Amino acid sequence: MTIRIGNAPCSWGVEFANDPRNPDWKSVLKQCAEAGYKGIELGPVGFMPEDPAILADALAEHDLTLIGGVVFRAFHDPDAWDDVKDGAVRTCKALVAHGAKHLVLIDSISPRRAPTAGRAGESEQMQDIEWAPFRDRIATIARMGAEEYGLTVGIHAHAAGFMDFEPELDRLLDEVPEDILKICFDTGHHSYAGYDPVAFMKRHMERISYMHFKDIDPVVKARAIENRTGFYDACGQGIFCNLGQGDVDFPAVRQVLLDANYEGWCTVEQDCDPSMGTDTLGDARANREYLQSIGF
Ligand SMILES: O=C1C[C@@H](O)[C@H](O)[C@@H](O)C1=O
Repeated sequence: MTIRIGNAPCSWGVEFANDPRNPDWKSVLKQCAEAGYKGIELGPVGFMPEDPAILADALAEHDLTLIGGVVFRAFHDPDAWDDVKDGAVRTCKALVAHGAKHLVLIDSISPRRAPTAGRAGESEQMQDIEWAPFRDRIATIARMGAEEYGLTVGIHAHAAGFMDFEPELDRLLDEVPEDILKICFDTGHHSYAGYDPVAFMKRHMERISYMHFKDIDPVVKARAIENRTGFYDACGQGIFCNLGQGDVDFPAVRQVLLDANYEGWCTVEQDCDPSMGTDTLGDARANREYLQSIGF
């Protein structure tokens, strides 16, 4: 079985393409390779050059494969549809240009859901009249990615968006065909939401096409949920700790992957605040070493 380990620009604090606090894209590729990774995600489209020739040269220079990319936009907001489509089309084009396989769809943070991140029982639920077009927007982009661009598309739950807790994830998976929508499973967001990542993986392994490896510090998580801390503030407080130091059971995650003969990329993500002087190279190295130490 071949499992390959990559990393993503959010481990260098890159959440939005135009954030002036972002590190230089070339330094992200350089550090990613220096830390021992062979693959990297695109990050928010526009962070890395959209001219394929420029990015191809830089990926080759660092012996990195482009794994995939995320569309982290407001699927929940009908008024943001043009922005969602723009992000999705540009991401698809960038992925195809570099032979990347995975398109990851994430509903971005909504002020309606941010205060109840980690509080499934209290969170506002969409009524059917809002849910149906929300689901259809996700399905439309999934169909485009799968059928027009030949990508493997995965839904990714994310704290503080409208696709976060198990019941809404299960509902979406029931209502959108599997041939266009699979799962990009993020261990850290699943724990943040209050569920057991390993149990979910065991139930859904046949639909999981791609993995994000994120760990979460249970003490910081409990405080963030208690205080209703915003997602980016929680990142600044270190909610996403080095792999192996949080509450995700990575040896068990590995065993589920092995049992399912999972093949392909698992991407490390340790979201951080780009202005806090985090030792991103050190963290990336430590995460790679930890994964190696448990057999990855
Ligand atoms: O996949 C992801 C993309 C990031 O930009 C996002 O905020 C992060 O938490 C994540 O899981």
